[in-house]
Amino acid sequence: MTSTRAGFVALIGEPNAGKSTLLNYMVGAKVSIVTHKVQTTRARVRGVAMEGESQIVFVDTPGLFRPRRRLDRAMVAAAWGGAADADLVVLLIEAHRGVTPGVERIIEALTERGTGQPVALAINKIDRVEAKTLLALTEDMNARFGFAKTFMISAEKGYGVDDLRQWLAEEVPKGPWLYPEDQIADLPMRMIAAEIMREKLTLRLHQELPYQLTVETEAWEDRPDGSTRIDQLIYVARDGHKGIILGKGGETIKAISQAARLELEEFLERRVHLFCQVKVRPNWLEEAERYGEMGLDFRDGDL
Ligand SMILES: Nc1nc2c(ncn2[C@@H]2O[C@H](COP(=O)(O)OP(=O)(O)OP(=O)(O)O)[C@@H](O)[C@H]2O)c(=O)[nH]1
Repeated sequence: MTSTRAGFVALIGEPNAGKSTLLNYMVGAKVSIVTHKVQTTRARVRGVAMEGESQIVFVDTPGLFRPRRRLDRAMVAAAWGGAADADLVVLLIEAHRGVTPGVERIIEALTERGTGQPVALAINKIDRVEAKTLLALTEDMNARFGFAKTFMISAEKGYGVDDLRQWLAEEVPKGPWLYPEDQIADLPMRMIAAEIMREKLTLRLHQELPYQLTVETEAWEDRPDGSTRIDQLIYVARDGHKGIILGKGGETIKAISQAARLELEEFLERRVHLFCQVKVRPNWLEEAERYGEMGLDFRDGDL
């Protein structure tokens, strides 16, 4: 008999609703910049929170915006895919903005999907409105959709967030933890390291190029001498891109990885040995496999 619980929670909402802020508060570590590497087939893991015997795994829903390109379309589908595969869904809205057209669209989509997993409503930024506005909004939202529960929170100030986390902990299914405890600590670090490298590449290179690359942290080793060895892979679409990243005599990649290393050292407060390799994966943007690794379902791009 196990008393542990574990499950996936999809946090959905319009851009700027406060998803990252809420996540940071609940996970208790800065993981908002995490955008890479995938731990489930459909959605990327953004953070893992422990509450008592429950493990709450937050999956990414990369904003519900208007799809432009193929990758964007796949990302929107993944946002819903993440929600579809999750055990629980939390819809985050902004108290002072109320029921915006964007919120209406999300409610429509939730309604269209028919009966699914429980959806909780979290009204965020309550510090910005008066109580009576809040009550009216709660009533209005609950008349529009059958939310399992409504929370009034301030992700920034932490109001109500513990209640939400507690509820999630009680609602995720019974079962063994999805991540061993020692991996939970490592996971955000690997992702943050990849994100820092990606940021340095973006800063240094032509605008269009960073969009077509992905960074993965392959290995992480905390050494007995107090330093850390990090191995990363940078995947690009074309040979030409590899050349641009490497630069003349490898100068560009050297400068980029030095910038990434310095930031990592500051972040980790320890010496870092950073090794990165650039690999060409022709048409990785179109490759189902790589979409899979990013947590995106390639077929969704054709929608
Ligand atoms: N006043 C107030 N501001 C908040 C609260 N929670 C978040 N914010 C602010 O709202 C803004 C957006 O927050 P984010 O957490 O970045 O929002 P997000 O939903 O992750 O946004 P995207 O990444 O664009 O999807 C930030 O400036 C936060 O500081 C809150 O409870 N009260």
